[in-house]
Amino acid sequence: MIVLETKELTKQFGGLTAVNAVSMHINEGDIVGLIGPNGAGKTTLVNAMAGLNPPTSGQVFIFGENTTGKTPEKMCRRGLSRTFQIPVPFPKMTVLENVMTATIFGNRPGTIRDPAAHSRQMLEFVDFPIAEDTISEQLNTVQLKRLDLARALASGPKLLFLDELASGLSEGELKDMITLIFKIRDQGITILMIEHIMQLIMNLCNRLVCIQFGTKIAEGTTEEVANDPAVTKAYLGDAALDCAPDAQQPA
Ligand SMILES: Nc1ncnc2c1ncn2[C@@H]1O[C@H](COP(=O)(O)OP(=O)(O)OP(=O)(O)O)[C@@H](O)[C@H]1O
Repeated sequence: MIVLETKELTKQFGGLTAVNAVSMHINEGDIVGLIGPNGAGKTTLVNAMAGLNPPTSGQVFIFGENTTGKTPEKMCRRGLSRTFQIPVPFPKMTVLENVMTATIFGNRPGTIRDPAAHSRQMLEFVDFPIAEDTISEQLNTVQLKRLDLARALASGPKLLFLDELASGLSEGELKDMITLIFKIRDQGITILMIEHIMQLIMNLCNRLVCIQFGTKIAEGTTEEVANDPAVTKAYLGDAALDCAPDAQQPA
């Protein structure tokens, strides 16, 4: 089943076309990697899908429903949740209070009988490493990312967008993150992740979409996209293709 589909999605900022007619889809149970060089338009595309920044044209379908231009709150009620490249929790609230805010406002009224217990479960699920009464402005990058993930999970999403969740993590922390993302997928949550770290992409994703200058240049299995010459060229330029073993064979 297709859980998310975009049709010719375009986002312009004044004269700049940051996302240019991107059509793509995500199947239920997928972990899809959205890749591309810096400034390619990945975050803009995700924001347009998630309702944070409505698209200029094109359409978004989530679970078959046309959700184009709907607000993040409405998307959340339809089962879409996300993390941010730079997490911004309420700084003066504790860790638990931040997750409780997401629990209370991310679920239909009355569906969670004990928001504090539900929020604690989320923190436990993401292996939050320090005390729940820590004030959020005191958290380091790793802790902020885990808090953001707990908040995203608190609304019980079926589809989760992760924006560079692993940036700034050490080798050991990366391995833990891979385990955690698989654990989330195994809860029946489909995942779209913007990611630059190849170790994560190759280990986790079953499909990839690559964009460059706002345009989709490849979509397919991880192996297909990783071996696509257009993708190599997008990351490394023409020199990469000139250096490829095939390019050095005599004609
Ligand atoms: N609010 C905005 N107003 C104007 N231009 C924007 C805005 N947001 C993004 N852009 C521009 O759109 C283009 C795509 O940016 P975007 O952040 O989506 O790329 P990205 O692929 O996510 O980059 P990175 O991997 O570096 O995070 C860039 O040229 C960026 O400067």
